[in-house]
Amino acid sequence: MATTLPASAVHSMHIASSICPNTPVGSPPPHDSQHGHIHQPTPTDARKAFASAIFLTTQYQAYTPPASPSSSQINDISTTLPKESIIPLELNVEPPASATVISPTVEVECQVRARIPTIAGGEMFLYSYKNSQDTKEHMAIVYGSDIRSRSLDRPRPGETALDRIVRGAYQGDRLPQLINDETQAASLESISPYLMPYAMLPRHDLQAYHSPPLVRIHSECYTGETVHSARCDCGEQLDRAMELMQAEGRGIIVYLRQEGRGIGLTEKLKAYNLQDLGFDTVNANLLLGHGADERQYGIAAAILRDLVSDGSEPPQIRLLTNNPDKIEQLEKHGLKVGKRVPMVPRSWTPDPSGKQTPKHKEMDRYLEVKIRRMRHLLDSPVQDG
Ligand SMILES: Nc1nc2c(ncn2[C@@H]2O[C@H](COP(=O)(O)OP(=O)(O)OP(=O)(O)O)[C@@H](O)[C@H]2O)c(=O)[nH]1
Repeated sequence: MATTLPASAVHSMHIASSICPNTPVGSPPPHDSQHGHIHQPTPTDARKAFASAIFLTTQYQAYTPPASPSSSQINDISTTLPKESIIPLELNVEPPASATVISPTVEVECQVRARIPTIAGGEMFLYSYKNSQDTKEHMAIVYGSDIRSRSLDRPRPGETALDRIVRGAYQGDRLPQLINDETQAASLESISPYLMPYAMLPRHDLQAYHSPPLVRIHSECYTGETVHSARCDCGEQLDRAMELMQAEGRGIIVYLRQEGRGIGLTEKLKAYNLQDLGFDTVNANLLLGHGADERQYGIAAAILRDLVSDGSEPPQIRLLTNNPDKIEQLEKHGLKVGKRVPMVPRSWTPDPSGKQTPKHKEMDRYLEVKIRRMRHLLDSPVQDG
């Protein structure tokens, strides 16, 4: 049965049409008569179109989405609704090549480092940083004793030898077990060999290294790393980076607190609900009024400079990534990415023992969108699903 739409609904469809030029809805996208060009879609347009579509959906079809739609149900949503009353689930809003504004140079200072023995064997050092741009505790996970923070080792006014020990600014990889009896405190004499004066500490000159260190710049993902979500590959990427660095015996993971590509956990969870309606990861962000990717890498660049350079040469690194935005931003911040080391999803290749990690439809869809819409440098064996 044909449905006659009111004028306001037709106007809404024009907005949707301007956002999704591949999905005809009856008339061309609005033309800006004042400036004589086709109106470019923005996150605001995307929100308006979304609101209009929801309006149309509720007006012309009493439809309640299932509580927890599975991937197959997501596809079903678009077939059970009359074509003219739904927003296209694929809004081909082109995300900008890089939505990020490069901020002026950031100052960082390492507050503390501590040795972390790992369950997998071996150990690494965790460095906690403060910076001049935000109030978050960004971190570096460091493998290898030849990589040290200059700002950590720098003496602080008025600090005692114990202060230096407590913030991890001691020489070497580990402190000796000095306190066997809890009532007996370590004497300054016994710890002084670990407090080499700053001038005598080894120089952090990258040129002295045999090869540029392997580096990953990782953005926080509570869902992928802590609750093992299969919506994204973040958890396995962090594990993989740690495995590779452990095997090489050195490397740096800069762990940035930019959850949800910079929009925060709460907003990312909202985006997941939109993704359950069928919107992809880029459009879900845009519909919430965010950029596709709001991350900046100035703090990461400053942390890397602190760890691998004495300031005389642009620090050279090998970067574990598929994301060209990271490479471009780091180079704008004065780092040299000598080599990109790709991150191949575990389920795309068998492990050395020939075992295949099971595929997750939602993760593959996420990866496919990163390739198609976020310029990620991966050869995709993924089919649209
Ligand atoms: N907004 C949003 N953020 C997501 C989503 N899935 C993962 N993230 C966040 O994306 C960030 C990781 O980004 P990715 O695009 O997976 O990877 P990348 O760091 O850009 O690129 P690689 O270096 O190749 O791994 C983390 O901050 C995650 O919390 C999602 O669906 N929506």
